[in-house]
Amino acid sequence: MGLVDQLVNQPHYTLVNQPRENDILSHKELFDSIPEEYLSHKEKYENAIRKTVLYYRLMQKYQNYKEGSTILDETRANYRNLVSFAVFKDYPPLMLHNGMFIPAIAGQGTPEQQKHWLKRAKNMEILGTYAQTELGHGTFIRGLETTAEYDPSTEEFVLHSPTLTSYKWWPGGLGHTVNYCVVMAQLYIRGRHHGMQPFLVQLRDEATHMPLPGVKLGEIGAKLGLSTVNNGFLAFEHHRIPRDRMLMKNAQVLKDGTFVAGPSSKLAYGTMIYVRVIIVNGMANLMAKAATIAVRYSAVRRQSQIKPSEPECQILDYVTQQHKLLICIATSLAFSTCARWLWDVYTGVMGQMESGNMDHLPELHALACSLKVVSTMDVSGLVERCRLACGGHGFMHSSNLPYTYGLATAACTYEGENTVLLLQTARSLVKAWQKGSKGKPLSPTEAYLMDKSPVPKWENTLDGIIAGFRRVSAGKVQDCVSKIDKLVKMGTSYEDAWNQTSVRLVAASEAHSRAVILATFRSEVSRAAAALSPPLSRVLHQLVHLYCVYWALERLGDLLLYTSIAERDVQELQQQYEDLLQKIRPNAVGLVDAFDLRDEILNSTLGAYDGRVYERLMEEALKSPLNAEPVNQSFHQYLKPFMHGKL
Ligand SMILES: CCCCCCCCC/C=C/C(=O)SCCNC(=O)CCNC(=O)[C@H](O)C(C)(C)COP(=O)(O)OP(=O)(O)OC[C@H]1O[C@@H](n2cnc3c(N)ncnc32)[C@H](O)[C@@H]1OP(=O)(O)O
Ligand SMILES: Cc1cc2nc3c(=O)[nH]c(=O)nc-3n(C[C@H](O)[C@H](O)[C@H](O)COP(=O)(O)OP(=O)(O)OC[C@H]3O[C@@H](n4cnc5c(N)ncnc54)[C@H](O)[C@@H]3O)c2cc1C
Repeated sequence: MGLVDQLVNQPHYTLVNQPRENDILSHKELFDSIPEEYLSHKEKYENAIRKTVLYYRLMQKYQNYKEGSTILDETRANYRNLVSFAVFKDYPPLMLHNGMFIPAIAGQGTPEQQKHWLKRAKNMEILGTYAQTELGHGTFIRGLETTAEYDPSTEEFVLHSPTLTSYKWWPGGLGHTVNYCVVMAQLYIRGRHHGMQPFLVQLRDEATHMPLPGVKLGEIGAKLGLSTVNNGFLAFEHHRIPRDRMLMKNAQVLKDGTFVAGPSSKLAYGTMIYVRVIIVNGMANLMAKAATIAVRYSAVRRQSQIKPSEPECQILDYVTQQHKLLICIATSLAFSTCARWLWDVYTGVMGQMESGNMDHLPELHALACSLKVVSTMDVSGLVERCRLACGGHGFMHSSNLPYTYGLATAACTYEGENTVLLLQTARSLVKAWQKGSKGKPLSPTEAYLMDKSPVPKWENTLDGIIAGFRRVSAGKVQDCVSKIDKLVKMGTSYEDAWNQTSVRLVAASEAHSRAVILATFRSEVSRAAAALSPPLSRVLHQLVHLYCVYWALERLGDLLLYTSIAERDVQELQQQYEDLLQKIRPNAVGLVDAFDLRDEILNSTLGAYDGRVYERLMEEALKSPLNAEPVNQSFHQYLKPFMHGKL
């Protein structure tokens, strides 16, 4: 069990008989004879489907969930299942089936609807996705155009895409893979609008897989990454579905067309919260993968000399390389720790909501937004840093760093574009500030905003740094509130004042997120480390220390503005940081080995456990179809006539 799991694994998340990696990875037919980079767009998809079917059969065979685990535990576990990285460098075409289709039914369906549809979905009798985004709208959900008009005379909904911009656009698996879908559409009854509601819609005939009448489907084309996810488009032409296909856990439509509103219109957005929570853990996995590849390669690669009299050194001995990479190890640990903490918050709030208590939903939404943003932003930046730290070989697909970057950077956009989500958290912070200023109690993660004590003397300790980030966040929020108030007093509308302050609001939101992450990482490691051996506990505390000092140095401007940190403190922090690099360097390879990622999962010429980098690079190069013959036909067809002036 890897370091991450040792540190923060909680029994009720552990899968009984977690898919035994050896069993699954022993099925060699799961793996590509030639690298998929050399397949066509269409072949890549077809190959991904071939592997998907094999992979899911094996998962069903070996995966046996612990009694009492919920469907959300199970789908989340699927995302923790790293074995899929061995089979798919990009995510599989059924990523959305587990990632959103099943969770949407679980979160939005009535018990009867869950009973019927979850069984079929879990058994892969039907395959689905989640279609919300349209060609014309992704962020502004209330602006989505797909309509669902209720017809009480037939007790049906009529789904329609009135414009080109209303075409559903992006959903994974939608192009050619799934035959069902949860569609988010604007509900109308007798001309009256009742907001966005989820509808479970059959798209293709279950026997022939042909699109049903009134359903137009296709694939949206080549992308930066996720080339086998089969993102597609969908349009309805007055397509009728039975009334019981609206997922009615929250809001209902009765036979006669009476609309029964749910406790909150925002509950229809619930699937997005779930996925944002999942993404944090997914980012930790991607960071562990990239860090393992880059650190191991940096231990194998020798280049130049530190002293002329000595042989070429491991590039990991360059302090600049340690600066680039050791934070990556700490970051993976920070986000896997925070992901499990956030999952506990999520399941707690879901439990309260089952009994009608919605009080903590806004805080959960704000936390899910901020951790989704910071984990995707940091990890996509650091995966790219890992690639750059490996020189030219990092640029090879066979290193698996470019693919890993594609997976990480996509998450900065999907499930809520990062700026938009930071503004959502900012909305919660400003409301908390206004609430706290009236003496009302704040949620646990926002309570520090009301700390009105004088700014203390700066301390170069973990407590001092975490307190400093809280001061920065509170100071930024206060500045935003003051600017907005000032603009409104000058006659600006609140909305315009908000927009004019939005750059600062995004910064305040990020500062809050970092304060939450530092504090959570530190407290969770302290809690878990008590049960670990002293040497391991020491190394983990060094990683927490490195992470906190790194971010203090990265955000010095803010600390200088809002805390009493002085020049001498900064010099000392920089020295602390460099000392920590030196302390952690001897354990760097051991730490990434402790992520426990097998070679098949790393899928990388640079990161393999045996360190045979050059042999693997050559083996992969020889798989290029171009190397099948010494002279390519284009020489005779084009080059030769050209060079002889005949073309
Ligand atoms: C690696 C592993 C791979 C895991 C697998 C991952 C696969 C992922 C594939 C990708 C799938 C997708 O992208 S699916 C599509 C994802 N799309 C999005 O995320 C769209 C992002 N946009 C939005 O969420 C919305 O438009 C948002 C920005 C919040 C604005 O919505 P509205 O205009 O309706 O709301 P506003 O007018 O701003 O008012 C906001 C109020 O609503 C509340 N609110 C807003 N969203 C809420 C929510 N989800 N739950 C609760 N409450 C919410 C706020 O707290 C505010 O409350 P008050 O302050 O009290 O009023
Ligand atoms: C790989 C991938 C997979 C996806 N899978 C799915 C899926 O399975 N199902 C699904 O429904 N969707 C999916 N999406 C769509 C995704 O949810 C949207 O791309 C995302 O919500 C952003 O919406 P948009 O692309 O329309 O950008 P827009 O909303 O048009 O935003 C464009 C830019 O405008 C700015 N902006 C927009 N609104 C604001 C604002 N309020 N304040 C400040 N700036 C703003 C931001 O800079 C933003 O980047 C996927 C997207 C990707 C990239």
